[in-house]
Amino acid sequence: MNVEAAVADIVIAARDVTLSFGKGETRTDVLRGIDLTIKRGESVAVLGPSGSGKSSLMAVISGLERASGGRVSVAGIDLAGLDEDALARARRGNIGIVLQSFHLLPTMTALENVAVPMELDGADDAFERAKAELTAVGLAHRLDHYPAQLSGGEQQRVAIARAVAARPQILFADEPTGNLDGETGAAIIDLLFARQREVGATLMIITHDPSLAARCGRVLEVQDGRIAVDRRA
Ligand SMILES: Nc1ncnc2c1ncn2[C@@H]1O[C@H](COP(=O)(O)OP(=O)(O)OP(=O)(O)O)[C@@H](O)[C@H]1O
Repeated sequence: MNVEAAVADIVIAARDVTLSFGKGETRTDVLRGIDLTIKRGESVAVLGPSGSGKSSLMAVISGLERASGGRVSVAGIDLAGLDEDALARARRGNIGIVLQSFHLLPTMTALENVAVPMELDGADDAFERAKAELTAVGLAHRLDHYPAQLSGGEQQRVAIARAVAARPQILFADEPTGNLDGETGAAIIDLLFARQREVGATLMIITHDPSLAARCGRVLEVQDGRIAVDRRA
């Protein structure tokens, strides 16, 4: 493979990334020098103790949070050079994110929560696709419910449907099965991997579940703001 092709294959590159909150005595160093390269199509599990920095790492490399130091580039774009609008544009359509708090819009139904972002992106068939995706996560009977009328696990599935509906090239999921029973969780994970394969997307999943980590091609272990283990299956 030539050098240009090898570089084009890298979707996420982090170099000496740090993240700190507060100043002086109250300063907390959450990420303490992250070096990470992730290639197109990789599936990466992120493990580590509570509070070790997993969600923060995902926030920084998905552009939700700005790094305090170091460099992050996604799909060849240096995130430090983008203002908030440009960051949001870069994320839309290219990156799907499922967070622990699902960030559904309370005034929109399940169907609208999934369809409207695609419609804003110019998709003509946004509502059909949203309906199909909600059906795939087992929510065909909840299309017109508002988030407050849905259980935690149902809200989680709406968030997953929203993240995958546009077939993004990069999918981030923070404990995507945290609120789901074993059987539903397994079905949702199957769906995430299926969507990943369809477009050859890159998948990064934060999990405490060893069996889910075992399905990923690569496992990172975060400890105290650093990547302590980086192993491929
Ligand atoms: N805005 C903030 N201000 C101060 N400290 C923060 C802030 N956000 C996160 N932290 C701290 O950063 C540390 C890492 O948090 P993070 O959510 O990344 O951990 P995690 O590994 O994802 O944990 P969990 O498995 O419990 O979700 C925690 O100690 C947390 O208190």
